[in-house]
Amino acid sequence: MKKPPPSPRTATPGRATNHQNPSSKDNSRSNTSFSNSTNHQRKTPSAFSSIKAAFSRLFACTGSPAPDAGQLREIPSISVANSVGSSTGFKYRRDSGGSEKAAGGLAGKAEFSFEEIYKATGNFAPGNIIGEGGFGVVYKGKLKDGSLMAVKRVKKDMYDRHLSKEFRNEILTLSQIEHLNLVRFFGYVEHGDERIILVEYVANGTLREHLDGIHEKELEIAERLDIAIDVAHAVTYLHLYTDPPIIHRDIKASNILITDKLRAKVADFGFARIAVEDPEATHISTQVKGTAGYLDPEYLKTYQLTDRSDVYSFGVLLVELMTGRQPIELKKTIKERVTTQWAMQKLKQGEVVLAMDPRLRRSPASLLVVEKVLKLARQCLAPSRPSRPSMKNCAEVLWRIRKDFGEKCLPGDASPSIYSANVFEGDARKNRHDYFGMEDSDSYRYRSA
Ligand SMILES: Nc1ncnc2c1ncn2[C@@H]1O[C@H](COP(=O)(O)OP(=O)(O)OP(=O)(O)O)[C@@H](O)[C@H]1O
Repeated sequence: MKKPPPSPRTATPGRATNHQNPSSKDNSRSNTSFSNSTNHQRKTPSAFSSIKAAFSRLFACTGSPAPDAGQLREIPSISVANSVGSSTGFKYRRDSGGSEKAAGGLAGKAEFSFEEIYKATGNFAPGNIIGEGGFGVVYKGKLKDGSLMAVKRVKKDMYDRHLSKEFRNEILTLSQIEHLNLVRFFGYVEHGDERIILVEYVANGTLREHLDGIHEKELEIAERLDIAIDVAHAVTYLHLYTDPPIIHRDIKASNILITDKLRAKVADFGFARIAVEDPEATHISTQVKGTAGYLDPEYLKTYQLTDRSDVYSFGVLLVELMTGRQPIELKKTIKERVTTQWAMQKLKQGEVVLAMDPRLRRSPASLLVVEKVLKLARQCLAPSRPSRPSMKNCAEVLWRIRKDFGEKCLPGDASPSIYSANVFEGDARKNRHDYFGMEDSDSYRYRSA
């Protein structure tokens, strides 16, 4: 396995790098975690030792129960993002320039007390709950100046048992990164058995919800392409532009948050791990973690994690985006249960139209996009890692697909049309000609090579 190229820029631990890809415009169902062996083959990076030590001290502070709001001003806490000593009240770095209103107000640097976090969430009022994941409950928080943030309150019992490492992991990772397509880390607070992470609030739900049709508007093919590109940018950034590189480890549709402008931000770095920092190392061996249906089979076999494991998960995500299906569809027949296998079969048989999400408008141009994206997915899903493209290559291929689509798509592609009618699978091949009024041609190939 080829090791990732050296980072062209260095992120100082505790400070986020600011890299935006110039092409960025916006400026059943299994959910199983795996846990097997732990065998770190890499050295602890010296650059991280000080911040790690700070975290160790920080996490050593335990024991006292959660405070009353009135006592909170007295709580010593720490600014993770600034990585400086503790102070009274909660201090965190707030970054400027968010395209979303939610983040827009968080400019400069400010100090907040724990009490303010309580206030921001209405004392963790159930009405402010926006979700729940493996780590705990997520609240929407509104600061006095109207800025919004997502407040992740880590489950106490989970923390007490074995998640402290995971939790530290998430914080370490989040504190280093800054990219338009990655959910921003605003800060962290801990006291007694409370562990809270503050991140950018992303207003429009998860990609999975959008693909499930929970939101008002269906995602069109162009929007899905943009989302795929945003994710590719975010993960390219993690692989190439953070130092040391970061492997996300849990790329999946429910970890992709969608903005009001229907652009994507990759979230949930709880499983992320600082990747290869030893120039001689080509992978790290670690606990097998992630979500069923997205896991690189080689990672499952060997416990060896590389950036190409993310590429595999990204391949699954591309299939999800094009088909609308979950990676594992327990209610489907055996043949269709594993969506990637089913979709790749359709691609091979030249029946891409059958794999295309029935919610998508059918047009020659949109069908061609589905075919090209599935072909890219096929490369990402290659069993052998060296055969998989890098995430940067994926982004480049997707740019070309988007460009071609922009040139080929007709006005009808962007407006309601008869093509929006659902295709019943059994009739799809026949209907294809009714929809397009033509046979397969060189310009619009339905059969894969
Ligand atoms: N930054 C955020 N902005 C808005 N909503 C969020 C944010 N982070 C999380 N959520 C909401 O909270 C839910 C739970 O998120 P969380 O990251 O804790 O877990 P998850 O990713 O869904 O599950 P898992 O723990 O298995 O990865 C998400 O599905 C989403 O609806």
